Amino acid sequence: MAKDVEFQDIEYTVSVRKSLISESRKQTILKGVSGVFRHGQLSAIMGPSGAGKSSLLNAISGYRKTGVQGTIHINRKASCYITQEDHHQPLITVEEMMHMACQLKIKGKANYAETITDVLSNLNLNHRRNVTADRLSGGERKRLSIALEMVANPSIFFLDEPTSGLDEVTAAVCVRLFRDLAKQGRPVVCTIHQPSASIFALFDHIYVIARGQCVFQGNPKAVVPFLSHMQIECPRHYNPADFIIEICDSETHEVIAAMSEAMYNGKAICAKLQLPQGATAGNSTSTAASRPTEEDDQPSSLEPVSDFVIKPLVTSMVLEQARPRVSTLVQKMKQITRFFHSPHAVSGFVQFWVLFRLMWTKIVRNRTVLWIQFLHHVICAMFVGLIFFNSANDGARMFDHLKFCLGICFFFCYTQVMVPILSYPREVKLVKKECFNRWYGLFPYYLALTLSRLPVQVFLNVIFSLIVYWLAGLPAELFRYALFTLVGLIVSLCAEGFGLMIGATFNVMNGSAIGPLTIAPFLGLAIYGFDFAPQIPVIMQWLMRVSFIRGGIVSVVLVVFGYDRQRLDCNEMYCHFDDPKVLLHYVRIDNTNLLFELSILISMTLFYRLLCYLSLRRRFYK
Ligand SMILES: Nc1ncnc2c1ncn2[C@@H]1O[C@H](COP(=O)(O)OP(=O)(O)OP(=O)(O)O)[C@@H](O)[C@H]1O
Repeated sequence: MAKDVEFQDIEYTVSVRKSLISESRKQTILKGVSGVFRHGQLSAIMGPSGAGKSSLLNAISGYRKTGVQGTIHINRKASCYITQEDHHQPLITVEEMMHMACQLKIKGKANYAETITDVLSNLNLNHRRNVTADRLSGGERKRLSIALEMVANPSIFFLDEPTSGLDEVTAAVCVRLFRDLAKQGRPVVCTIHQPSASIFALFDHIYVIARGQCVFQGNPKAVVPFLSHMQIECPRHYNPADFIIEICDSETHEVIAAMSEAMYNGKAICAKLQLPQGATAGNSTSTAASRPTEEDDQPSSLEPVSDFVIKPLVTSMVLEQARPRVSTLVQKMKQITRFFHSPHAVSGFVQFWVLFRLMWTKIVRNRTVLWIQFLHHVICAMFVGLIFFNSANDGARMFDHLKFCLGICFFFCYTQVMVPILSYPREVKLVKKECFNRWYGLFPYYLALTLSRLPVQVFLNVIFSLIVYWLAGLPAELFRYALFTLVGLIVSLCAEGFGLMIGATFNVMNGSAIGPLTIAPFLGLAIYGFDFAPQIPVIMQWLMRVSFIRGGIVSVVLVVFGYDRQRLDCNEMYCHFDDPKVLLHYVRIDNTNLLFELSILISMTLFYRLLCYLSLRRRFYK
């Protein structure tokens, strides 16, 4: 497998629409760019803002697949991608994170402690091993991102804007570290916006992109002569990196097109001229098909080279075109075997178990959130309980009984829907990165996520139901209390699934608007027609089924008034609803059975969770 990253004629197209009603149109972000990033070299993708740097990095690393066309040669299984923002597990120390990375990324038994110490020492993080990620500095966080990937010794590093937000000195330290990683024999490719002269000099290879086209590729020292060849003179003592970016940003479309044409849109490379013996120096372009000598192992300064040559790239892709094509049957077989071959180092069960323990540790350590949740449940339970204090046995207060059942379902619904909408989008970014870097599969992660939250949810439900049940004065029957708690739990899980689905699909801002907006019709359907149940049209009856809150309310009413509930007390002359069966008949749920209602609620819970899973899949693998 080739160690270099080679790409040819990459096009990246997105659909954009100006407004909700306007037709979408295609926008081409990358316009057929080609290039190569060699192993042993630190390469930078540079360009003005919006030029397409991140798009190119995402396309060649496979981080983005939809809309990308062209040929890419890369050993993706051994590559890793480090995102611009360093997303790390909260409340987990550096050492614990490293341990988790080892458990997930190293096949078979290994001495994790030795590996962790080795990697942390190399990255100068050993002294921070007992600190959580949120207490690390920007540079340390970046080094931790690298350390976590280093345990599996990846053969390619992709880094998106690794120096953004770092001061000059820290950025230089990081870039030197990337250079060391490259010198170990792998390609290290990063996007960088506008490096200082000293940082620019540390790169072995730069790839400049403007308006989706490659306008320069080669040794940083060849930038000034190349621009001069294009009749653009870089002022003396001016940082060539700044200069070429300014040119790309300000020049007309024709100049960019001319530069891109000179570079054959990335199919050529600017290299130091290897003069044949006796030949004279001077700027020249060559079409020789020999391997370019773009490498300059120690670029210590940015003194421009006096002679350079634009040479066509010789890549394995070009060479491969001469080879006989592999039969389509063989290619299909390869695709099928690839499908069944897991890209992960450990089994799905080990992934699940490691993730489950990690998530459980995070839940237990987050004491503040645990206390807030506990107090929230206790205070709300007291509140609801005191409003309906000792009223559960009063045969004259039929509407109060319905409001009690409604209130409980609304509590579970709002509590469980909003929390994931506000907290989950942050986690999605971290999980996307870890899934992409083959730490674990989406399914084990999702299973661990669902099960790890369950114990706390059950505990809080039991507490809430106990207080409410007791204060309202419902019959002291264990069976009824257990069913009451079970219904509450299922409504909670359904609401949480709904919240997770929104949290997995939208960012916090959109989610916090869409969440209440989508839950409102469910609330409307939940309270519709309790006072005129016999007149509800059939179509509305079907629509009401869609609302899980309605399902929850019906289930609670069945638990509270069904199951041979004794006649309620009547302190007035006549109580129409002192017989619970009359109430059940009045709201037309006397023919429904709890098992049926619960199975619909459970199906909805599974449905929302499936949608959440599919939404994550779409986001992670598109
Ligand atoms: N999914 C998308 N939908 C619409 N436009 C997009 C999409 N992805 C990228 N673009 C547009 O493509 C252009 C290039 O984006 P990209 O993020 O690659 O730029 P960049 O060079 O990395 O910029 P910066 O340095 O500011 O991060 C931008 O104008 C951006 O708005």
